[in-house]
Amino acid sequence: MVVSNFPNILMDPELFPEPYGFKPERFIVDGKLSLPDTFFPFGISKHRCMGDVLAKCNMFMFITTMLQRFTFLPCPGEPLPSLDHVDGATASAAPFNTLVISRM
Ligand code: HEM
Repeated sequence: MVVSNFPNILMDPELFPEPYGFKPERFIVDGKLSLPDTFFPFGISKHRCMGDVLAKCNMFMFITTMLQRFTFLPCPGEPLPSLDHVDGATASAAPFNTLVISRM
């Protein structure tokens, strides 16, 4: 079985300068969304993800709901979460603590 190394491609600083920076403007050209050919988090070609639309809808609903209802802050006295990831079938964030405050 061949498994592509998506995290290394998508975090390649030659393709995406400052890959760990939150820079939505990297995907905006002349005020419009513009995704380069090297951006393919859902794969390419025959085996491209079948669940991309469902995944994006779920992530939008989950993240917006969480941000509407809670404020997320660093834990006092603790360093910011590491940018390391845990390898797996899909990469995930390394475990970290956060202070969650209800906004309701
Ligand atoms: C953020 C969430 C997701 C990401 C980042 C993701 C990413 C990917 C990637 C990169 C591939 C291609 C793997 C390859 O090249 O061999 C893939 C394939 C696939 N994904 Fe997803 N996926 C996500 C969510 C989902 C969901 C929610 C479903 C189904 C409900 C799904 C179903 C599939 C299937 C069936 C394939 C295999 C397609 C094939 O081999 O023909 N994925 N996904």
